[in-house]
Amino acid sequence: QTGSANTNPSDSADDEYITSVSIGTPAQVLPLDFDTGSSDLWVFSSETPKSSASGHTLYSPSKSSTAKKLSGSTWSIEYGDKSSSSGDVYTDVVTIGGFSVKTQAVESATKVSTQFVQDTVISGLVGLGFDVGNQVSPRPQKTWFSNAANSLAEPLFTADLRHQETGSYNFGFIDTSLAKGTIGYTPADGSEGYWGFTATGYSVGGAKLNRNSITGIADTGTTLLLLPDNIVDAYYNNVESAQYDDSQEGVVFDCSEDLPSFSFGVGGQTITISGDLLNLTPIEEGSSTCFGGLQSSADIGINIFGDVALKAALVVFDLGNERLGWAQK
Ligand SMILES: CC[C@H](C)[C@H](NC(=O)C[C@H](O)[C@H](CC1CCCCC1)NC(=O)CCNC(=O)[C@H](Cc1ccccc1)NC(=O)N1CCC(N)CC1)C(=O)NCc1cnc(C)nc1N
Repeated sequence: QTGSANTNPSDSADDEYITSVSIGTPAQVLPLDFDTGSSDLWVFSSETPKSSASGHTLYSPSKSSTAKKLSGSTWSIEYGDKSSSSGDVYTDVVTIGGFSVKTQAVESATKVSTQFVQDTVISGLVGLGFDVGNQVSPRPQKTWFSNAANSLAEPLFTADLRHQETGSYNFGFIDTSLAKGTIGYTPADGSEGYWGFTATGYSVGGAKLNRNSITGIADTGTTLLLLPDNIVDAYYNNVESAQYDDSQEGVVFDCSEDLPSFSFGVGGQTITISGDLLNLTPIEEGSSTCFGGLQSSADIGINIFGDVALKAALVVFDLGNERLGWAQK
């Protein structure tokens, strides 16, 4: 058995990617953000305060004949960008890309932070990280993918995120036609809940890869490519108008500049992110100053290969073999 779901950028900056998910009987369809950087499936619901819920699609467990309260269970989560949410837990059938998990923990939000209230394009997250990262207590719950893995043809899923076009999350199979290059595999470290891995080196503008390794996470829930200052500086030294903008909290440059590409080595392959993908968006509508897709990870404490990097590749999240595969697109 397999599953295949389309995913779409939420806005012109590819800030996040939206995938439709069916929950309950009859199906209630919600737009959710698939996040390999966390491990909770949570949704806006009939239990979310009305003032916070307006503009969002809601899950109503009372309208689902297959919903069951997981009594005594609660959840609370804080994300790297300081957003947060919390609530109680139901189990219900959750179908993604045609594949159904009958008894999936669906975490219902009774509280959401301002960022989620304002981000009306999504009604929650599907965590695709390792189960150890799940925040339900007293008994942590499994992710949708973890519940599905044993019934899928292969215990893996792929992410094919695209710039301003429809991409896909495929479960249980690898569609190699989505990639140009060979898939290079490298061990994945799931001990923190993330999909951790080590890139073997990097280069700017098509130069030969150096051998400075970079340890980080493959995170579909993070917009940017977040790397150490020395790498960020080496990149932007090639961008004449680049400067740090305090209000934007990042490096900006003239939108008219041709940006160099950025490459990293992984699993014996080289993944090259084109200059175009590294120009995220004008800092404001119509501005000629643009915000960089590569920014510093210095104040986070972890390097994050977010959507800017993932867009350049077909990425295989292989739970069965505890490895990550990367192929140039
Ligand atoms: C098992 C992991 C755990 C659940 C949790 N995981 C994460 O935080 C990583 C995860 O991938 C989360 C998933 C996000 C959460 C917000 C909603 C969208 C998904 N990623 C992040 O927090 C990375 C930083 N955030 C982002 O990358 C958000 C994502 C977003 C996009 C559009 C609209 C709203 C949000 N976007 C931006 O920051 N930008 C987009 C806009 C651009 N102009 C600036 C950059 C964690 O590490 N928590 C511990 C933790 C707690 N507190 C802090 C401060 N840091 C922490 N790491």
